[in-house]
Amino acid sequence: MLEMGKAREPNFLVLFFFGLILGFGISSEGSQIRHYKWEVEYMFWAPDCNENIVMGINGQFPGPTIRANAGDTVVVELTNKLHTEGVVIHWHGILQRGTPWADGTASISQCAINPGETFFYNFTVDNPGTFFYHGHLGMQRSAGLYGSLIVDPPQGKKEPFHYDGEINLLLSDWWHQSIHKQEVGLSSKPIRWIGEPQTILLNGRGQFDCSIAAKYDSNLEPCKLKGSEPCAPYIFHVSPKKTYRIRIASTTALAALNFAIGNHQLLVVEADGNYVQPFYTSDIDIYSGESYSVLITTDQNPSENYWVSVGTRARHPNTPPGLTLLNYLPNSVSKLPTSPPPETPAWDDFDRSKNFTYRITAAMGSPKPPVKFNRRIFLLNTQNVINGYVKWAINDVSLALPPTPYLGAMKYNLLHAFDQNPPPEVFPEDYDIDTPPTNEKTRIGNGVYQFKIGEVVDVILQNANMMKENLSETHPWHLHGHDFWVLGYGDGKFSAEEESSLNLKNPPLRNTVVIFPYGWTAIRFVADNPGVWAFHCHIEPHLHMGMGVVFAEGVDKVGRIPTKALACGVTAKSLINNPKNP
Ligand SMILES: O=C1O[C@H]([C@@H](O)CO)C(O)=C1O
Repeated sequence: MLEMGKAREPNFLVLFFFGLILGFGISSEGSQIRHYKWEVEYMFWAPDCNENIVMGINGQFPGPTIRANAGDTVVVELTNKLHTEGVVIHWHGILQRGTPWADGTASISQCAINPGETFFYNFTVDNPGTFFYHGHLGMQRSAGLYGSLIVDPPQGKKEPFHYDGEINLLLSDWWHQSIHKQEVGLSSKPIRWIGEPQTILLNGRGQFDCSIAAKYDSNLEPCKLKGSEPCAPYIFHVSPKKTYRIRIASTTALAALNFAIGNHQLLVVEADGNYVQPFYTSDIDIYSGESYSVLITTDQNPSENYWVSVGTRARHPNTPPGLTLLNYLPNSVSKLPTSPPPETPAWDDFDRSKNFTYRITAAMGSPKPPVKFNRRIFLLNTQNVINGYVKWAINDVSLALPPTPYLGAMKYNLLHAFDQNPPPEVFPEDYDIDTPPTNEKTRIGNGVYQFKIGEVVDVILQNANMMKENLSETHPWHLHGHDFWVLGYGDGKFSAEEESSLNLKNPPLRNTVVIFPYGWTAIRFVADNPGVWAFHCHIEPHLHMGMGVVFAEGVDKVGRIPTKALACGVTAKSLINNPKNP
């Protein structure tokens, strides 16, 4: 029988039948099928030592780690055990070539899976890298529906850098208020903003009301932890004189984080599943939706342990840093470092943040962008008030997803499923990004930006002042179904003069990119992946308030979409198979 949550060796007879049932063949030579059987449910858990409910998978929080080799097929047989909510899971950073229906975006790639139903996610993992997965319906990611997805190079191939050991770190932020209360607050008049998170979680573990670093600060309450509690820190155990790869991914709902290890330099080698030109840094900023790999060398005094500190930046902080220890074996973990945890750089030192972000370039030999674009769209993000509700809008359209998923609606030409007028590709040239928006034309919408297959698309993301005077926030934008080249960033409004400053030489390939306050970010991608793809701010409440757009390309080239992605239940299946006589 299948073992819950674990990858198993392929059994060819079973695979053959799976192939028949699911319409996929036995993997080509060397690659494997990684089969997981998951149940999603709410469960009592104390991620930060305070009991609450979290969305767990197979009784675990965070969910089980998926580990595969590039070229493998991942099959996740997902059963929704929630009592009254649908669910979907998005495989963040996986391109879903040929399987756009497996992207796990409710209302875009599939119907939400109803309670009691099982959906088969079946996709290939193309590229090695550090990825993760998470819920993509309402604010279920904030409820704890996430886990790691690590792709190793194809079997027999090596990473382009050496390391002796690996540590995997999934970062998240945690609120004590339920997501239901948060969602209602965001859609109330007046808005009840969710505020800053109570706790930063490292691999689902944090400490509220106490600190493991209380010994340096008499205002802090020391934690009394045995080590076996769900909120006890996840310790990084290392041996001296070795090199470790630390994989760091952020699935935060809101927080922009900064990661540092006392006394240790970080060599950045990977970002969002792409190799970067290695560079040393004392700390990294990591925004929601991003991932990095850093190498560290354990060359410090071997009789000490060192702090791992994850603090918040970019927003006025109200959350203590998440902490754990880099434990040099065989030292006891109870031996605390001689000095306090590294201090997180000032939250509003945006020059420092830009300095870090601008240093990221593609590793030598990485694919280069096409030198010319076919189409360039400008996306201005503004915070707005629509009928008294606070929303976010892109070019004056605040995204409200339709009940019918776009992918099926577009494939079958169901024109009434969503607004057939494409949203605006530009914003008024004289728009003043330094003052609060006027809101005259802002509306709710669900139109789609449609690209020709193979089109080279530039997107210029333009930030602006929000409703409050003198305030513009940082937003990490995530694109589904593609990696894009980050051609450049700048302050103020993008103008034609910036063209020559764009980097076509070694721009990093990523799936998430940040847009700084009052600034712009330019990206380029090739619309060569038939499907319908979300492009949105990865801050969960911001997407919930409309901060996203929908891209589509070559939907006529999409193969058979599984019935369950188009509609639900047995009635849907029989109506689809035999519409006249179900
Ligand atoms: O979208 C947001 O809303 C709040 C605030 O602007 C309204 O209360 C905030 O900080 C956001 O990022």
